[in-house]
Amino acid sequence: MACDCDYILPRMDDWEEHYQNCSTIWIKDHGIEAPKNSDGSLQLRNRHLSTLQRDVLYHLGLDTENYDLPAMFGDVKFVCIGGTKHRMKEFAKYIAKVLNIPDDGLPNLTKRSHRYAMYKVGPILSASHGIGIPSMTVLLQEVIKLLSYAKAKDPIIFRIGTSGGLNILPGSVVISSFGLNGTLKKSYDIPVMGKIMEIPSIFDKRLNQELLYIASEEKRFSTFSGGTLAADDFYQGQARLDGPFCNYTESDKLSFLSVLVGLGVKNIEMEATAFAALTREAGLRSADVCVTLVNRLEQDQVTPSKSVLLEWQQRPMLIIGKYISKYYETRYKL
Ligand SMILES: O=P(O)(O)O[C@H]1O[C@H](CO)[C@@H](O)[C@H]1O
Ligand SMILES: O=c1cc[nH]c(=O)[nH]1
Repeated sequence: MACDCDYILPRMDDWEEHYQNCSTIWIKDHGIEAPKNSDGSLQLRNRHLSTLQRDVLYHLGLDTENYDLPAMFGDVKFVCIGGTKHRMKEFAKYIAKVLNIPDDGLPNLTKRSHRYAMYKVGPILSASHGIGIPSMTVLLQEVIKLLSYAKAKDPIIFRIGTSGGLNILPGSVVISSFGLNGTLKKSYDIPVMGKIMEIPSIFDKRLNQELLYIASEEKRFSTFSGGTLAADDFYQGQARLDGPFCNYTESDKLSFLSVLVGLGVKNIEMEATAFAALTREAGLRSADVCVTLVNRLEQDQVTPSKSVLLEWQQRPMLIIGKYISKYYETRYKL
C-alpha cells in the first residue's frame, strides 16, 4: 500500500508535505530509492542518458537540443492521458474553461511525429496514448523524460479512460486502487532481454481517496474505488464471447468474472498495471479514473449511443477537473 493513513480531502492543504512521508514509507517497503530531486523534479534513474548529447523524444516529436523544454513545459503540474485524441482535446478545452485560461487554439504539440496528440493549457498537459499497454507506455515514458528535462515540480498524472464494469451500473466511474494483470497478479510484467521483469502495480492510496471524496459530491453517477484488470486484449483477454475466436463457454466466462469480483476487481481496461507500475517507478503520483461502458456480467457488446458514450466519457474529466481546480483554490492562485 502507498500509505496507511486515512488522509483525505478535508485536510488537503498540507497534503504535499504529508505525501513525502507516505512515499517514504512505500519506498522503504519496496526497496526503491526516491527518484526525485530536492526541487521536486523527476530524477531519471538511467545513467546512460547522461552520455547522450541530445535526447530525441521520437514519438512526441521533441528533443532536448532544438526545444527549450524547461521554458515550454517547466510549469506543468498535472498531466492527463487517455486513449483517444478527441477525448484529450476535449479535456484540454474543458480544463481551460474550468481554470479560466485562454486555450490559444490548442495546437497539437506532437504534430511533427503524427503519432499521439498532446495539448497544453497553462500548467496542464493533456495527451492521447492509443489502445493498450505498449502504446500507452511509449507515450508515458517519453512524457516522464519530458517532465524530468523540463524540471516540472512534483507533477501528478491521471489517466481518464473507459472500461467494462463488473456488477456496477454502466456509466459508473471506477478509480483504480490496483492493477491486476492477465494472470491475476498485481504487477506489470514485461520481458526484458529474455526475462520477465515484474513491477508492482499499486496506485497511490491517498490520491485515490481524495478523488473518491470529490467524486462522491457528484450525484448524477456513482464512483467506486477498486481493482482494475488490465487485459492485453479487448476480446478473449477480457473473457468476451463476441470476438472472432472463442473456445470457452459462457459459464467459463462468468466463473472467471466472478473470480475477479472476489478479488476486488471493479472494472476491466487495458493499461492500469503498466500505468501504476511505471508512474510509481518514476516517483510520479498517479490515478486511473475510468467510466464503465457496459456491465460485463450482463453483456459483452458496447451498445450505448454515441451521444451517451460521449457524455459518459466526460465523467472522469469532471472529477479530475474538480480535483485540479480544488488544488489551485487551496494552494495557489493561477
Ligand atoms: O478509453 P481508453 O482510454 O482508450 O481505454 C480503454 O479503451 C480501449 C479499448 O476500447 C483500451 O485502451 C481500454 O483501456
Ligand atoms: O469493456 C471494455 C470497455 C472499454 N474498454 C475496455 O477495455 N473494455
